[in-house]
Amino acid sequence: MSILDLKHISKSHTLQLDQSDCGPSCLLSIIKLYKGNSSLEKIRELSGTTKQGTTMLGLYQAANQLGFNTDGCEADIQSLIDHKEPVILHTLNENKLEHYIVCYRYDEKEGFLIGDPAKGIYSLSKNNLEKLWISKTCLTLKPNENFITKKKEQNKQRKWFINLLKDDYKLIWISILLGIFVAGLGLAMALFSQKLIDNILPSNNINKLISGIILLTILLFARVGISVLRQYFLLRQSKDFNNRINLFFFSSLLHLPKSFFDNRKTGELVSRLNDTQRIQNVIKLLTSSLIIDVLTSIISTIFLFTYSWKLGLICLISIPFYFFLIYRNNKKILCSQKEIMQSSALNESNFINTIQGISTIKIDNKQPLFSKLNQHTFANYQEKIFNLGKINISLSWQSGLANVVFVIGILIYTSILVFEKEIKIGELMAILAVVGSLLPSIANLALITIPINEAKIAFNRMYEFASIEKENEQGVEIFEINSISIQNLSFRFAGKSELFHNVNVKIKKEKLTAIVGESGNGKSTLGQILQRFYDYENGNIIINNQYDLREIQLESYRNILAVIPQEITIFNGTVIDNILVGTESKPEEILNFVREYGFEFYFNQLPQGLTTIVGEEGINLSGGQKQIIALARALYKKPQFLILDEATSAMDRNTENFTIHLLQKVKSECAVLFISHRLNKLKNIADIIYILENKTIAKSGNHEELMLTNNFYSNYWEETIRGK
Ligand SMILES: Nc1ncnc2c1ncn2[C@@H]1O[C@H](COP(=O)(O)OP(=O)(O)OP(=O)(O)O)[C@@H](O)[C@H]1O
Repeated sequence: MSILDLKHISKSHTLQLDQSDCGPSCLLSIIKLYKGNSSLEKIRELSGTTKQGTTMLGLYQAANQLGFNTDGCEADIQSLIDHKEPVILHTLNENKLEHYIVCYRYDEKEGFLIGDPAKGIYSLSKNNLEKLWISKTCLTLKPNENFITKKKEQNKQRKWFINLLKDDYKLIWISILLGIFVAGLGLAMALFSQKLIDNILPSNNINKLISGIILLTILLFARVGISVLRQYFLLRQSKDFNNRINLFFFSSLLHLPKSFFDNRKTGELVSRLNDTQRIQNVIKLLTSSLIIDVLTSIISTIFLFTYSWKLGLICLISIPFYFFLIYRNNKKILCSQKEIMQSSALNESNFINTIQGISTIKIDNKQPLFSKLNQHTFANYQEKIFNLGKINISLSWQSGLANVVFVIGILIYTSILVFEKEIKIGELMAILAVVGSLLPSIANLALITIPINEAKIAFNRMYEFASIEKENEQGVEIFEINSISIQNLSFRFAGKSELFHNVNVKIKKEKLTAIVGESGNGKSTLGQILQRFYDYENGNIIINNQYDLREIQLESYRNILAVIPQEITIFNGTVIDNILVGTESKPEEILNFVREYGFEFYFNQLPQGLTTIVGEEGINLSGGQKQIIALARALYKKPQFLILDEATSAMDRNTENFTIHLLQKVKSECAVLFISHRLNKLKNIADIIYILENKTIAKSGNHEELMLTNNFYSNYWEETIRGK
């Protein structure tokens, strides 16, 4: 079947969930058309989609990252006809709003076959398309060797999962083996009751009765023992698996690039921790009750066949019926489970957001608004649970009804067989006992798709983590930094316009380099690029006149880099814990450091000095105190390169002077990059000041040099002096 077949196009076409989603939906439709796999969420992230929508550039970047050779161009109707592959068109809809659509193909009779994410598939004549496609801009896409098809991805997923389970194989096999015994022994009672009624009781043989009861007791005890042993093995497997998957999840998470965290809600990340539990629950279910249910169904059906082939046949016929019942609802269940997970993440995220913003909420008296918001998101979450519950209830009454009909049918049929003396009463009892255990087993087997689906969603969400490219950690080891030369650097966030271009900055050891400029013009981002949080588009960052920053081994680079960011994180623990952050150190070493660098004065003001518990579980610190701890943390590393991003913004004058003094002292051992608004302090400490203005470095020089011309820095001084 050609990929441009109408049936395939209709199947792969994706409708938008939100007005802003039209661009990502078009791209997703084309990915599916080429038998690939992605999600709106991922495309939104890669394309930098916001509530305002997606830029053509954003779509272009996302398509490139998803394995397409992409070209953004202007075209006309004729070239669209000549281009034989699907294209994304930038149009204006009937409300004159910007909108993306897919143009799949052209045919003389039908016109253009259009995939509209807001409406679906339809045809448009040349004239009508001309009216919509005013900008004449479009995006051509052709999958390249990096394009991953759904099949390839599923293979990778399978391998990943098998790898995760590898260590559990032994325990799982033992549990299955024990399960076979448990299922087999389950029939012992039915068989014994038949023998009891048909043979032992009529024969009045007391010895037979006693030995039968003893044998049954042994079998039942053995069953209990084996069940317990099995439960223990499964429990152990569950503990090991949970530990392993949690470790995997956490270590994967910590190695993901910073941009991954920029676009995700904390609640969503927290809810992913529960995914490990969901997967584990299903593994437990599969290796415990599923295997018993399968075996019970097989053994019971064989058992029934041995009594009467008609009975066996009735059972065999009933099995597909149960499965059909569940299969019919499968899609609904899957959607419902997905919705529950999404609204649970939203709910958690809303809760965390509210707690974090409690001061603002209180000061603006916004409690009613946030209560309402919480009520709304929680009610939405409960509604989704309710919806799944309704599907489950509907399934359970349907299967319950089928059970009753089935049991009554078997009862009538076996009673007739007894009347006709084809089977004995004991056999009837045994058949009813076996059917009694067979039906719940079949129902369980059919219902197993529900938790399996749930685990499948959880598994896909977890695999998303595993498949995201980690930070590139390989490269040349580095132990010293003498110079950093930023050359013609250009950068943009995904789908956004350029934040800066052609930036040139030289940072040297023993020098303090300052970067100043208006708020929001990218100073912190430049600092973060130097921390290797973001990759850059064009230009180079050359370390020690030798290596590009991207060629350097990440761990060795970050070992010699220290940063005091704008937002300081204080971990739960003592002040010492917060300075060391896990670095092994002797108490006298840290005491000497504190004394030598003059931090003693500040830490002695805390109730228990260096051993004061801080962070969420300890005392509240002022902004200035946090900055002092962050400064101590950074300097204790004895860095080769120190970045300070508004690191003194919350400090009082004396503390700021102390910090400036310290910086003058430490700069003899490292290169310092100082990003600040506090221009007055730079006069005495900055060796060179760069002014970031209009997306590039507008001017640079020391205080005296900058004061000679009219610029952002000299204007500040003019105003201050005039203000005095
Ligand atoms: N992860 C991100 N994704 C998209 N845009 C971002 C991201 N981080 C920052 N920005 C945007 O980049 C621009 C520059 O931000 P940045 O924090 O670098 O400015 P700044 O010059 O340091 O500002 P300030 O002086 O106020 O700290 C801002 O418009 C900001 O909204």
